[in-house]
Amino acid sequence: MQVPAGAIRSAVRQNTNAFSRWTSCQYHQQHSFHARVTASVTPVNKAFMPIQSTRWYSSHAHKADEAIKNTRNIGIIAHIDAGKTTTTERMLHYAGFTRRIGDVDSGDTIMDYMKQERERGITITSAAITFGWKDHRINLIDTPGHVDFTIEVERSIRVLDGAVTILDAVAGVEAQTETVWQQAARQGIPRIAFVNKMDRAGAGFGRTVREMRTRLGCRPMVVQIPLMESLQGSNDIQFNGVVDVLTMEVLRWDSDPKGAKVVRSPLDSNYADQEVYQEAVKARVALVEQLSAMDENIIELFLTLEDHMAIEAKDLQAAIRRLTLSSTIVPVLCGASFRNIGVQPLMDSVVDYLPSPEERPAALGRMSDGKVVEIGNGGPKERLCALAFKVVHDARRGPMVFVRVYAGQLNERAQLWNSSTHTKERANKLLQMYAMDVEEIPHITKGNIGVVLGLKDTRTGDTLLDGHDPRKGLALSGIKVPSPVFFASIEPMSTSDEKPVEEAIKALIREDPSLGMRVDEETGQTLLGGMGELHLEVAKERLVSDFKVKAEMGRMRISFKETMRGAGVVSEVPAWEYDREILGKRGRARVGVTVERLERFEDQEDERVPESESSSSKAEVGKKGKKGQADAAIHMGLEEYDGNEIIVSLSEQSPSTDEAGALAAAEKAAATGTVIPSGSTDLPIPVLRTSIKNGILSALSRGPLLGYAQTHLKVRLTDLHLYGGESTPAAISSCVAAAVTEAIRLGGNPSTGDIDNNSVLLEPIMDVRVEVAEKDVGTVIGDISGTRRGRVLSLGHDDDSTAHREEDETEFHLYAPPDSTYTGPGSASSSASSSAGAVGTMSDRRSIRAQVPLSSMLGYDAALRALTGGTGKFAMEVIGYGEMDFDRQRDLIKEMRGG
Ligand SMILES: Nc1nc2c(ncn2[C@@H]2O[C@H](COP(=O)(O)OP(=O)(O)OP(=O)(O)O)[C@@H](O)[C@H]2O)c(=O)[nH]1
Repeated sequence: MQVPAGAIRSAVRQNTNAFSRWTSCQYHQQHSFHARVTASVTPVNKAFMPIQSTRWYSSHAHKADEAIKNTRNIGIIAHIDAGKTTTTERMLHYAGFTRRIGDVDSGDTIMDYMKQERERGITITSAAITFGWKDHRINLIDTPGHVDFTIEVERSIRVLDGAVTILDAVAGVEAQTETVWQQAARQGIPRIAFVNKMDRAGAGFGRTVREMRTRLGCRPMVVQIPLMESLQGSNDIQFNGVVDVLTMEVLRWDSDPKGAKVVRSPLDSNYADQEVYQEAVKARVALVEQLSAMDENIIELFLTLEDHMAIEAKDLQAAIRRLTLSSTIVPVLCGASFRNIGVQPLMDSVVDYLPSPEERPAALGRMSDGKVVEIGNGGPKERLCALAFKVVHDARRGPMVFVRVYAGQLNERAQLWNSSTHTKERANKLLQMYAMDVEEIPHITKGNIGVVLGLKDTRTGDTLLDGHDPRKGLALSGIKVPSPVFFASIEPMSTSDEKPVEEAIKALIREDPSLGMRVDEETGQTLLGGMGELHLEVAKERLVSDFKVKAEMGRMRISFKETMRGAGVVSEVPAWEYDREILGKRGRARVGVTVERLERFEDQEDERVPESESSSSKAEVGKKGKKGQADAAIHMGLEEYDGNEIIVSLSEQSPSTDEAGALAAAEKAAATGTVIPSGSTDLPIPVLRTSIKNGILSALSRGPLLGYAQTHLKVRLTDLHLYGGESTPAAISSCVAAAVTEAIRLGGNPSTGDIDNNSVLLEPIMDVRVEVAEKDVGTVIGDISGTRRGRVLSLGHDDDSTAHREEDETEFHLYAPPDSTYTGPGSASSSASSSAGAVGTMSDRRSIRAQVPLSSMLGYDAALRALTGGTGKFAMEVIGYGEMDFDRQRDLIKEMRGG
């Protein structure tokens, strides 16, 4: 999503309550990098002109076979201010893609350059940039990290093959790091870690490694240790470089002001600083021990050589690669990007430890009959299959669709089939995005990422196939779109503005499907839904500034949901007769339905088929496990919509005329839960199915309490009787909608049919991670579980992760070097300022995890600051919907219904 600087500024200005302030600063984190990798088609600022011919495509076109093996699709995930931009600027510079290094603090990064471009309306925001490193093509994919923009995080993580996690050595593992880390972990993305800002007072490499173990739950493997040296003629200590534990070398950057030159020197027993040497030996021994416990090759080498120091670096590296690819370990490096220390080895590690697209499990796709298939394993003849992971509206070029190709090749001017929208498309032009350059390319090969111009209807999350592919319904497991948790009315300024406003909202939703639009039936107002206050503010700002429409936005409200009261309750309407005149024509139908309240706390991830489930064994696909169940479910006609399950299983066979045949068919249908339509109709089964589904969705779109969408319901068609030509699709839909509405009204208490008792409101529940000093734990927990109606799930501490401690004592021997820190000039003040932003002293930090209703989290930023003297931090994301208690529901209904 391209977000104008003005939009951010204005949104931040307008959001004056505390909750908004929190989202604003997080928003900045997400989009600053995003904008900083923005690229232009017409680079004018010579400072950022490429210093060499860095157009990867043209220089490597002849090496197509090598390309996939030498490709890395990676993202950088980090907490705000960890140094994502600073590190990226160096990567682009060292790769030869920018003439000089931009400085975040003096505001001359690529981002700032683009601001001028933006004003001239020719900006292209890049969701991925390509650069070369050591004969590898690195596609760096923007990974924003804010809860308001969940879909943005989801869409980027969906196409990553590996990730670099940047941690601030002073702050350690932070709340937002945990959130994004878990998102990557859920998708089985291999990760490496870079502990940045080692030059700062209070930096703790060893402490951060231990926190990775306890708070992120991974096995951090130290492959570098910081080189802390005394300043000449004093006892002060300074971060000067790193020690490579694999090669046993000292790496320094001080021979060149821009850090472009890495000077390596051997580290052996003759090294002047024996402390450094001794610690490096300890690190090497630990590394070999750790690897021996997990890798057969290393154990064999160790048994043969019987010396930790004798195993060659290349063997260790190969073992680390194997274990990283399987997400068994996380290699940890360190540096100070701002001081130009450590970035090149990090880039080497991307190549050395993170997977090429070929080394990832095959992506999974679903055929129209529900069968799950692997994509990309079919050899060179396999047809095109690509995922659109980002759509950017560009003023000059129209929609730019960022795609990742999973199979086959996407060619310029190719006819495409969008199997998600069932529309034909044409790829007019293909582009490769570089830091400050764009190259037109003839094709995007398998495993690669590029931009397609000319697509008219493609949205984020859609699957693109070859236009002649017979597999018309094949879709990659898409990007799960969360339902909006906030909404506000959008009022066009005049009637002539209505149409343009609607069109502009549709264009926005195409870019960002986590925005939603619906019309309130009672008021006729257009409601825009989004993931947070800032999300909606920015959307509104974009409507005005980018799409030039005239509209006002109303007050923002939390979007609740509705469902039947009582988990497991089943309500049945066995025969609902519909007989009405529609536009002078009689419409008739009769249906039977059941509605069951599902016993679940909606899991935002539940529709996704994880890539990790994609076994390398093809034989297993579709046979067992979740995928097998999914197959079976789809054959039964089950589909999921917004936390609901819908079962419309219609028999293809026409009703038997002889009695015995009809009885046998009915028995079989009953056993399989299939409905055989009775009566007569000319409508084909797919039309009947669609009409029924539309009826169910229409009933579920509006609940009986306050008109919120319904969720957690399983709706099943149990009977269908048709009256020839009078049973039109519209009549069938209306009949089904009325039957479902009635079943919900009756709920678990059909004798009363009392909606306010039979239905219940659900509210968004947040997964909240709070980080506080030990002394504040009691107060903060009391506040969460009392005032905020939250449920505390865990209280973490560096020392209390028993599960890991047990494993550390047996299988995985965690190694983390002791911490010494910069103590040179200015360190006292730096120390004070560094810990001001942190939470108490590093050793007494506690991390609280809780589930709290979103409505109780409004203004939490200010409240937490007040409770903790400004030191507490938190991050949160929506995890589902939970039932509201009876009193709150009554009060809310009273308020909303006007007393
Ligand atoms: N001392 C020191 N400061 C650093 C280092 N790396 C980054 N910084 C500073 O940390 C601050 C944040 O750096 P950014 O690169 O903007 O971090 P980011 O993660 O991109 O931050 P957002 O874009 O705000 O999310 C800036 O003031 C940088 O100059 C480092 O290695 N050492």
